[in-house]
Amino acid sequence: MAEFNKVVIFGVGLIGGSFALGLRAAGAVEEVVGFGRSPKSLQQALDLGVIDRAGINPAHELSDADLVLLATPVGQMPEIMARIVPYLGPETVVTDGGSTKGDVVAAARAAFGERIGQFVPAHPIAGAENSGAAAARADLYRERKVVLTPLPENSVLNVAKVRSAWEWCGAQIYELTPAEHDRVFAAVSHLPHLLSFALVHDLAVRENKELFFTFAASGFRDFTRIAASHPEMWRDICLANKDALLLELDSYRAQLDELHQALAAGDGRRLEEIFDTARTARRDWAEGKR
Ligand SMILES: NC(=O)C1=CN([C@@H]2O[C@H](COP(=O)(O)OP(=O)(O)OC[C@H]3O[C@@H](n4cnc5c(N)ncnc54)[C@H](O)[C@@H]3O)[C@@H](O)[C@H]2O)C=CC1
Ligand SMILES: O=C(O)C(=O)Cc1ccc(O)cc1
Repeated sequence: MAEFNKVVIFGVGLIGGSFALGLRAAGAVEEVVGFGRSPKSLQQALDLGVIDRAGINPAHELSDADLVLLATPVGQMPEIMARIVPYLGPETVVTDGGSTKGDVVAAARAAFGERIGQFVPAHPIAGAENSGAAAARADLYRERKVVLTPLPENSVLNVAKVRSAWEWCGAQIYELTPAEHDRVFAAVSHLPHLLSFALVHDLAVRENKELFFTFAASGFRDFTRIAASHPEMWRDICLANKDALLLELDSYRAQLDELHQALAAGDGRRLEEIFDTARTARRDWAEGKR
C-alpha cells in the first residue's frame, strides 16, 4: 500500500506537478487531487496525467487528505491557507514549495492559529525558467536539495511525513530556520534573478534592441536564461523577501562601484584580482568542492 492515500495540490504547475509525478513514479501515492486558478491549467494537468482528479470544493477534499502541497506563487498562499484550514482533517499535514519562507510562515500562523503544527514549510531547490504542468517532470527533484524550515509547533511525525514525501521524489533534505533560509536565498537565487531581469530589460527597452539581440552569444544566454522565468512568481518572491533582497542589492551595488572605479582608473590589477577570486570560487562550487 502507498504511504500516501490522498495528496491534494494547490497550483499544479512545474513544482506541484513534478511533486505529483515524482510521488506517483515512486508508488508513494494512491490519488492526487489538484486545485487551480484557471480551469484551463487544471484541464492540462488532467490531460497530461499529472493529477487524477480536479478538485471543485476544498470542503469535500481536505478532511481525508494525508498531505496538502501549496505550489502557487507565494502571494496567493495567504488566501488559500485561510480558505482550507477549516476543512483540514486532524491528521492532514500541509506543506508548501514556495521560494520564500518568512512570509509564508507568517501567513500560516495567521491562517492556522492553534493548528499551526499541521503546517510544515518547505522549499525545493530545483526548478527551471519554464512553468506550467507541461513543464512538470517526475525526476525534477532527484538528487536535488529540499530545505525544510520546521516550526517549533511541528510534531516529529508531521515533519517526518513531509520529509518522506520529498525523499520519495528523490530529494536530499536540509533544515534551516525561515530567517536563515531567506537570507541565503536572497543572495544565491533572488538577487541573480533580479539582475538577469534587469540586464535583459535594459536592452529590451532600447529602440535599437534588435542590433544587440542579433549579436548576443552564449555568455548572454547563460547570464539571462533565468530572465525567461515567470514574472508573477518573481514579483511575489522579490516583494516577500524585500528586506534581505535589498541588503544583497546594496552589497552587489558596492561591488559594481568598486569595478566601476577600477575600470575608470584603468586599474587592471584590481580587475584581475576580482575576476580571479570569482573564477576560483565559481570553479570550486561547480566541481562540488564546497
Ligand atoms: N519555478 C521554479 O523553478 C521554482 C518555483 N518555486 C516556487 O513554487 C511555487 C510554484 O512555482 P511554479 O510551479 O514554478 O509555477 P507555475 O506557474 O508552473 O505553477 C503555479 C500554478 O499555480 C496556479 N495558481 C496560481 N494561483 C492559484 C490559486 N490562487 N489557486 C490555485 N492555483 C493557483 C497556476 O495556475 C499554476 O498552474 C512558487 O511559489 C515558486 O516560488 C520553488 C522552487 C523552484
Ligand atoms: O531556473 C533556475 O535555475 C532556478 O534557479 C530555479 C529555481 C527558482 C526558484 C527557486 O526558489 C528555486 C530554484
